[in-house]
This record gives sequence, C-alpha cells and structure tokens, in this order.
Amino acid sequence: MSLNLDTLRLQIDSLDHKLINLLNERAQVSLDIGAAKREAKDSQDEENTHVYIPGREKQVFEKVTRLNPGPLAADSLCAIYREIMSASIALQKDVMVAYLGPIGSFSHDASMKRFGDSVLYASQGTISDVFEAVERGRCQYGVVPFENSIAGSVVPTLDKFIKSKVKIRAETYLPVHHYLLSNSTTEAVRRVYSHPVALAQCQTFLNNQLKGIELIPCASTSEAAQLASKEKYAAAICNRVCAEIYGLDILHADIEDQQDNTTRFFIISDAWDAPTASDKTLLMFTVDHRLPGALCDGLKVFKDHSLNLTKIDSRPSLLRPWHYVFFVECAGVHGDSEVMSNVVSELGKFCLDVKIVGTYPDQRPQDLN
Ligand SMILES: O=C(O)C(=O)C[C@]1(C(=O)O)C=C[C@@H](O)C=C1
Repeated sequence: MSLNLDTLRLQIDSLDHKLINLLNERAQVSLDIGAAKREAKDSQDEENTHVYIPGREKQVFEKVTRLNPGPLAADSLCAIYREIMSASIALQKDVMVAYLGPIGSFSHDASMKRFGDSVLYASQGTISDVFEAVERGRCQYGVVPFENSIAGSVVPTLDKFIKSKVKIRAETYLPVHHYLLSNSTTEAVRRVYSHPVALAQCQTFLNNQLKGIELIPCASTSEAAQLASKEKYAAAICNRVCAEIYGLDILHADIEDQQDNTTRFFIISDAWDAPTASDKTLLMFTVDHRLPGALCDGLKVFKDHSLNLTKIDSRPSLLRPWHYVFFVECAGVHGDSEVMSNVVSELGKFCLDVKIVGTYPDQRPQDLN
C-alpha cells in the first residue's frame, strides 16, 4: 500500500475535528462538575469546595495508562491529560499556585508538572512566603519541597509546618538533575551560588572539580542562576532550564551525587481531600524528654494500629530547650479515618500538640514502593 501524504493529512484533519468536539464535550462536563461543587459548597459540604482533586487526577492518570493501546507512549498520553485537566481546572475557577521562584526553580518545575499550563502561578521569594500566600488566601495552592533523596528533609518547610495552619493536600516526586551553569569557564569560576539543599546534593562534584571555591547559599536554585548571570566569574548549580532563561552556558551536566536523585514536594492548601484507595498521613507531636521512653511509647501507638511508617523526623520545638516536635508519616490510612482519630487521641494522652499536618493520595513512584 502506497502512503499518500495528502490523504494521511486529510485523515488527521478528520480525527482532529472529532477530538476537538470530544474535548469540548469533556470540558462541558467539567463545567457541570464545577457547578455541582459550588452547590455542595452552599450546602456546607467542605470536601467538595475545591477544584483541584488530587485523588481523582490520580485515578484519571491510572485509567488512561491502563486503557492506552499505543502507539502513544504512556508518558506522552499522561502529559496530554495533564493539560486537559489543567484546562478543566481553569474552566471551573481561576486557580493561583504559589511556588518558590523565580522561574526555572525545581519548585516551578514540580508545580508545572502538577498543575499544567492553564492555571496561574505566583513566584515567591522564600518557602515561608509560599506558606503565607496560601494562609492569607492570595493563592489556593502552594508547592513546597519537603525532602530530597540525597540531602534529606528541607528544614524551612518542616519548621513552617510547626507554626502554620495550612494542610497538605497532595504530594509529588520530581527527578532532580543538577547543572553547573556560568558565563565563565570551570577554571575561572571563583564562586558558586545555589540553594543549600542543592549544594548538599553535589558534594562529590564540588570536592572533585571546584575544591576550595566559595559556595554561596541562595533562597532558590533559580535565584542562584539569576545572580550568576550578572557576574563574570560566578556559576550556579541549578536546573537545566535556567541556561536558557538566564542566558548561561552549561559547564557540567548531571552533577548530583546519585543519578536517581529525587525531591518530594507537598501541595499545600486550606484543606485536605476525601479518602482514596491509598492515602498517606503526616502527623506532628511534641514529646517531653524528661518522660522516659516517651518517643518509644508514641511510636508504639502506630505499631498497635498496624500502621507502616514511611518517614520520621524531628525538629526543636522552640518552646523550651530539648523539647522536640516529631513528624511521623504513615501509609495506608486517611486523616479522617477512625484509626487516625484513635491514634490522635492515644498520642494525646502523653504527647503535646498532636496535629495531623495533612493527608494525601500516595504518589510514590513504583520503584520507591
Ligand atoms: O472530577 C473533578 O472533580 C473535576 O473537577 C474534573 C477533573 C478532570 O478534568 O478530570 C478536573 C480537575 C480535578 O483536579 C480532577 C478532575
């Protein structure tokens, strides 16, 4: 059979026609969903007042992956659906997402991959500003880095959770590859700008290639790129996209200590969502170090309820010296469940300030499970 370009393009035209009509039919249903959510809001059904429903999006992505007969790659189809649902969100409501900027940061990347092109974004100077934008209602959602697979927890985010009322609504994992960008050569570089967590991920490279060079911590990796672009002998460790955005050359690629380097981000908001088939919950509580075995007793509560812990960390409470706030994340349980309400009340018998920080669909990539 001979392939005629004109005939094939006519086929594509006809399919596009059908696709456009189908996409608009879907968009109309989304508008109806928006109206149903507003009705639910009037009847005080808190769970249904949000436009962004992470559990439903997870279901849609799983469904399109399952139904995909090919030849489209699953990732390509999911990227298309990301934009379909982004447009769907924008039809229902103007949504503003706060992220740690300026553009080109890994937080920006994570936000775009989570919310797509059709929502509005508000760049913030610090992680604390992202929390504030959500707390004050200037943005419905915020994206904050929580932990990195090499460098560990992002301390400013943990500390903000201690003070803030915002809730975690979703999680997302971003593979992170670092680049050394500069307008200079590696030999001439005198200082390197980056976020402290990013510097911690590139220790081997820095020791081998730039030993003794001044390292300057910045509020974000993209701010580092911005600063480096204004100096003659400076470089930045940041995302590849910053090369184009800030007009810098790539000196070295993939300089992170481990190639499977991943950062987990939280999507924060004023409320979490309804249970899904597989949720995780992050709790916070304070223990008094003078009570022997207090932490052990706290952790036993989770064991007694057969809960699998996926993360544990602590920070000074700042109320009194040697009082610690513990963060414990458990899998397979939603924050509104009876199990969780029993855990909270049992912890409350010997721990202070027990609080559920958030509950969200489990988005761990398959290979991390
Ligand atoms: O199901 C909903 O609640 C919708 O608003 C629809 C929809 C979609 O387009 O499929 C859009 C946004 C949500 O985050 C999840 C799903």
